[in-house]
Amino acid sequence: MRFYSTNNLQATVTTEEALFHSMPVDKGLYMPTPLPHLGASFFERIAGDTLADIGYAISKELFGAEINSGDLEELTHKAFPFDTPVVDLEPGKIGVLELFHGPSLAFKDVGARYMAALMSYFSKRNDKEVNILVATSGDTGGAVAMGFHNVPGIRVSILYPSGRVSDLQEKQLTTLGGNVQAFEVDGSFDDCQAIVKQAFVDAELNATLSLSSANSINIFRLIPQGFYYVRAFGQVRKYGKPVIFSVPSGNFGNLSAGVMVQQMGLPISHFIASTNLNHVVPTYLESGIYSPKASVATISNAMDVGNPSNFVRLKHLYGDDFQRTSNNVSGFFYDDEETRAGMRRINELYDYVACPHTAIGIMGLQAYLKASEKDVAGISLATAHPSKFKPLVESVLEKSVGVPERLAILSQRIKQSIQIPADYQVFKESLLQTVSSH
Ligand SMILES: N[C@@H](CCOP(=O)(O)O)C(=O)O
Repeated sequence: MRFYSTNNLQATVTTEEALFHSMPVDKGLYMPTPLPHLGASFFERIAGDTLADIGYAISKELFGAEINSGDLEELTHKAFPFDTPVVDLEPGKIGVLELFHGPSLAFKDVGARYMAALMSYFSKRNDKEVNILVATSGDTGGAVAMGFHNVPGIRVSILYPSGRVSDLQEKQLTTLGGNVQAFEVDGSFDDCQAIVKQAFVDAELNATLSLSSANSINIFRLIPQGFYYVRAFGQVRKYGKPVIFSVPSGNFGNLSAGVMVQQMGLPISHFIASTNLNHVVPTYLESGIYSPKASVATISNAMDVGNPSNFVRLKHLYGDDFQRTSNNVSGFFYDDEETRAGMRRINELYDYVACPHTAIGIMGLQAYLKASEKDVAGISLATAHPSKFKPLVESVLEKSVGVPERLAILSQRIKQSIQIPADYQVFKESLLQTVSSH
């Protein structure tokens, strides 16, 4: 398999180059070419398997020519020792795909752990330290920190917007130490992402450090995210209805992953992009006009993205055809008051505790089902465990939320971060200093 840049379809690179260089110097994003069409029967055959086996079967089709199958089997099983179950809220109509059973209690574990396993595999051949840069609005940072913690030959630098992630999310980013360093940026997630993207095209910095991304900038974060759509399909096909997914969306990597696996042949009949007041994509789906904006802070902070990185990938997947895009994806968005009300309603109706992002996904699905009157099996992606937003969820639902042990122990730990303004030069100097002091 090879990868082209969304800014230059002709110049393709290998799997290893796309994995480690993450972002082409022409500032595009990598896309697989050709995206293999494996067909519905392939997915029907594997959909009943475990997440790890599904990951292995798809990986073999994609990378079997470059990585031998024994190694691929080992790395997919190492990446996915957990499941992604569908919990029925209304059987055959509304299910919740719980993606938070991994180490950091967020869906990002799937992509981060697969990438970490793939990088470890390839870096056995290299002796240069890889510096991973990550921008986070809440969940990616924690998953990457845990996925790469103490992985030999890798250093991780996480940039996050000061005061705009939950307390427990911040602890996940700032307390591991070792090869993980947090940079607390006085700005928004979009500022953090812009700094990271500038670093990837800074020739001087790239001559000194071997930089890589673990954001959805890196196509290898998205490819494994397709695996859980297959796992979910396998759990609801018994209803014999068309399957649709509602995807809580910030940077639109999760939705792009779903569309990729749909185009590979997984029978998904529709997507719903559900988000908060940062609604540039739902607005595009209504109007055909894409107009990125400065992000606004909301209670569903992981979706506070004003210029979603993966919009360009969606355009490529749909051949830049607005009609085709809007036929396949519907958009819904909610403000904080509506989100709080939705969290309460979901709890009353289904006795289910949803984090604000997950609630927005379910609300988008409910709204679509009502408007379209379609008889489909709807699955909404649950992106994070509600305890990551404990104070908020408890105050909205007026009930206590249990915190899994692996998260609870973090609250005792001391935060360590380097505070910087939203300024690329300051970050660059600070990064170089940090790396040279190790
Ligand atoms: N919502 C994300 C923002 C970064 O998105 P990514 O998919 O590009 O890593 C977060 O929680 O950090």
